[in-house]
Amino acid sequence: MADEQDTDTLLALVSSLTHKGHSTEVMLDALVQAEGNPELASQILNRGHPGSEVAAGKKRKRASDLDSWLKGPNHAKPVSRHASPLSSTAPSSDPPIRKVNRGVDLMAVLKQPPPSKKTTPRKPTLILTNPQMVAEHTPCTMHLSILPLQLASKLFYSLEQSSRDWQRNKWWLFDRLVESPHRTAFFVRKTDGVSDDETWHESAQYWYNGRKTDPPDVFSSEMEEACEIIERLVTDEIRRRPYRYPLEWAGGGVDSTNDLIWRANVAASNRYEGRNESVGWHSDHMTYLGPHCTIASLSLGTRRMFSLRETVPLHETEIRGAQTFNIPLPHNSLVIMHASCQERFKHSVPPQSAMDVYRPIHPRIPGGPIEPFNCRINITFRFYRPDFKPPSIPLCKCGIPTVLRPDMKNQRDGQEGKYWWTCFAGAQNDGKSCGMWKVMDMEAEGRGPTVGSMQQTGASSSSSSREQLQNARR
Ligand SMILES: O=C(O)CCC(=O)C(=O)O
Ligand SMILES: [Fe+2]
Repeated sequence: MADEQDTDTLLALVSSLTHKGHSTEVMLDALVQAEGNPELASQILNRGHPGSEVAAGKKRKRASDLDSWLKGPNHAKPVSRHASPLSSTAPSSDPPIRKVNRGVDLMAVLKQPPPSKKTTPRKPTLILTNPQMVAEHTPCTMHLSILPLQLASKLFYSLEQSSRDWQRNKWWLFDRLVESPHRTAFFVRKTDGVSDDETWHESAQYWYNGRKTDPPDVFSSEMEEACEIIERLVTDEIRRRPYRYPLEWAGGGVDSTNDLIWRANVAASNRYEGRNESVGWHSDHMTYLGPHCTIASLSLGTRRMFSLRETVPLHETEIRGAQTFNIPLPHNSLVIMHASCQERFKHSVPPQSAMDVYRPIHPRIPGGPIEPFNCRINITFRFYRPDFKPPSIPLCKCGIPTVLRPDMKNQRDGQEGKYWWTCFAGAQNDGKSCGMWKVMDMEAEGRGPTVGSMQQTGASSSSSSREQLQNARR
């Protein structure tokens, strides 16, 4: 399920570390400067607190600093090395405070040496308006008008009705209980049609912040119908991909009668009301999905922007910067987040300044009026892997199942990256966590079969090579 904590967690962290309330925009700016480090961001903001010189979220007045410099030592004030808290230069962990006195060469002061850390210029956000652009720039594919129109309308109407009661996800952030800015629900499929192993029913009970819930609702008949269409489309797309990752699931379903290589057995759904409801930057937890999962997200209702941003690995940050891609998703469109998307990119549905009203082409009741809607409902169809079923998930010292996260900053072509089992208690346990952190070891933990293990045993005809992967990477 979604790791909704990333942006929201960072914001809440910054907020709890700063002396006074700052607007989200100001905190986000500080986080961008601090390259996502909440401690640094709070230092930047706290320097604007009484007793310091840099106004939080405001440009420092250069004139008064020069004035104090000209007035000499008695009037000198500590001046940050960084021109402004809004500058694109990331501060070091403890930004040096320097005093500038009369007698110092003015030019020497103004011509500060460039910061030692090279920063790559930020690339402008790109709007990907068609499937070709999405495939070219991201590890996703976009598919328009994918369900028969009548089915898309029926599914929208039934979910629009039931989602009015969906809950907002709640989790603990230190001493605060925070709530998702959208409503959410989880569904489980009655049977995958391939085997009678329904272990994902148990996994599905842990969808809510790793806490055991009552069994979730099962797919409605419309969801089932949509899911079957989506499975075939995803399977075709996976077949067309130039590369499959070694840790991808290669078990049940491969040789099934329909020759499906991708199946869904659960679905997470969100309702975004109006233009302000959103989901922050995150990559989806892999606890039950495993590494290199494929997730198919169906959009219904109003068109909203889906944003993707790559987490540039540390070894590449000096040569290239991250870029944000915005994909407008209309009613009845599907985005497939292919293998490696969760490892390399974060995604979000940001608040918007404007939004189109959605008018279905079919009335809710035959012959009735067509009402306008301002909500978007998305369904992410997912496959909970049998080799990641609940008894196999390590428990942390708090005694609850850990969460599997990719080491996004150290990915190497999506092959050599590590995955960590981390304590998730903080989200549900009054914000207290044991801080457990353990590297996942597929072999030692007895997981698989994977695409890689099948290739090793010659069970799969597809070949792999680093070269092939590098050509395939987008
Ligand atoms: O609404 C969307 O398109 C994205 C939802 C999402 O990221 C999630 O459920 O994990
Ligand atoms: Fe997500």
